[in-house]
Amino acid sequence: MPTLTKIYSMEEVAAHNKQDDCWIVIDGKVYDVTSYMDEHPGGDDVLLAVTGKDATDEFEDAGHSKTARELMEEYFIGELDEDSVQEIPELKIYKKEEPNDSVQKLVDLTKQYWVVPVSVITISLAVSVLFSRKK
Ligand code: HEM
Repeated sequence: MPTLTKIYSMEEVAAHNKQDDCWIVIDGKVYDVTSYMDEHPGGDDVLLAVTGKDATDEFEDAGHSKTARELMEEYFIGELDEDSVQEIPELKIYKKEEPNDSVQKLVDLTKQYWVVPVSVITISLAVSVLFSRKK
């Protein structure tokens, strides 16, 4: 006969965040560690600190032994409703709108070599003045 696993929302789990009533979530599974608080070799404060969120990373970072992982099963009470976990929206990187590349290059070149067009215009004006005087 299939066993019925209880599903809890993160909101429900988060409500158990006290010394005498503490639930934690590791790898999508919910554990009621209330009776383990005083015995936990890592201390009760670390367990309290991870209530209301997924503690998988913290649990793995502590490098728990095989024995610890087996012990966990004693405190398993159900699974987390993944849909209830509010994802932190990824930070959107707003890229500054770059103006059209070739237009920008032309503008840069003009700024850099402004002497060229100014000289061309001056010379053409001088030549046209000279020619008009000769006539
Ligand atoms: C049901 C959940 C948990 C169980 C059954 C458990 C069990 C244990 C056990 C048996 C140890 C001794 C070392 C070992 O055998 O690996 C330990 C150490 C430790 N645990 Fe946990 N743990 C649980 C959850 C957590 C969580 C969620 C955290 C972090 C937020 C944590 C942090 C630590 C730390 C930092 C140590 C190292 C203590 C030391 O050696 O100074 N544990 N845990």
